[in-house]
Amino acid sequence: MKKNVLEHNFKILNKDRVKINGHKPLLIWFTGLSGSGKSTIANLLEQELYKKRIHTYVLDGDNIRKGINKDLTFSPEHRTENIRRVAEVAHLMMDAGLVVLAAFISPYKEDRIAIKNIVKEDNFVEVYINTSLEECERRDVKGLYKMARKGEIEDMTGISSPYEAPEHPNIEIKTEKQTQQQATEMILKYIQPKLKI
Ligand SMILES: Nc1ncnc2c1ncn2[C@@H]1O[C@H](COP(=O)(O)OS(=O)(=O)O)[C@@H](OP(=O)(O)O)[C@H]1O
Ligand SMILES: Nc1ncnc2c1ncn2[C@@H]1O[C@H](COP(=O)(O)OP(=O)(O)O)[C@@H](O)[C@H]1O
Repeated sequence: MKKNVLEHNFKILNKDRVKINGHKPLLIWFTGLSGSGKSTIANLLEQELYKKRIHTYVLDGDNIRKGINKDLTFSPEHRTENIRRVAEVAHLMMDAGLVVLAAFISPYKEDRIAIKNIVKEDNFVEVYINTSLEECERRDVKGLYKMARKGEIEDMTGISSPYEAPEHPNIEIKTEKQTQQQATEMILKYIQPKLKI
């Protein structure tokens, strides 16, 4: 705690919010290359959780890099800061009782370990969306790989910036072998016991 910053003793605690929500909070963290399928699977999973009346929120590039993190680039230092801030935001949302789905390339192992330290390992599920660079480049959802190959954008993950694959993710999805629906089912099965009060 910073000097002279004192915590107020609020009466409503996380356990009280958990009671009215009817489920525990959780952070489901999707990591993988651009175009691997993070947003697609997070979107499907959120719809399934919604049907089960689970309180969710998705954090991804759109609501983070256009807002709170619009000052950040794709340099290694800024990616680290991006992930740190997202982890802190997710932590607050979890304190509010939500199941947070975070979809970020998050290419550095150390940064992903730091997330675990912020939110506590028990509340953290790392989902590695393992799609080969060749396949991501073939999909090229946003045309970024083409631009990177032409040298029009720098620090492109997989081309001119590294991606450190997780060695022991909680869940690994291989989108070249599994459908989006199979991936969603697999994650649901894994997280359901963790949501029980
Ligand atoms: N240079 C470069 N490298 C990688 N990605 C780039 C780059 N420039 C723009 N984009 C777009 O930004 C999205 C990735 O942002 P993230 O916040 O997830 O990146 S990171 O976790 O900080 O590495 C990523 O979104 P996704 O495709 O959904 O992963 C891209 O659309
Ligand atoms: N099994 C699969 N799982 C997820 N996405 C898939 C799969 N097969 C094909 N795709 C396609 O790959 C693309 C992934 O894009 P997106 O979800 O935006 O990736 P990311 O968020 O990782 O950048 C989408 O066009 C999606 O339809």
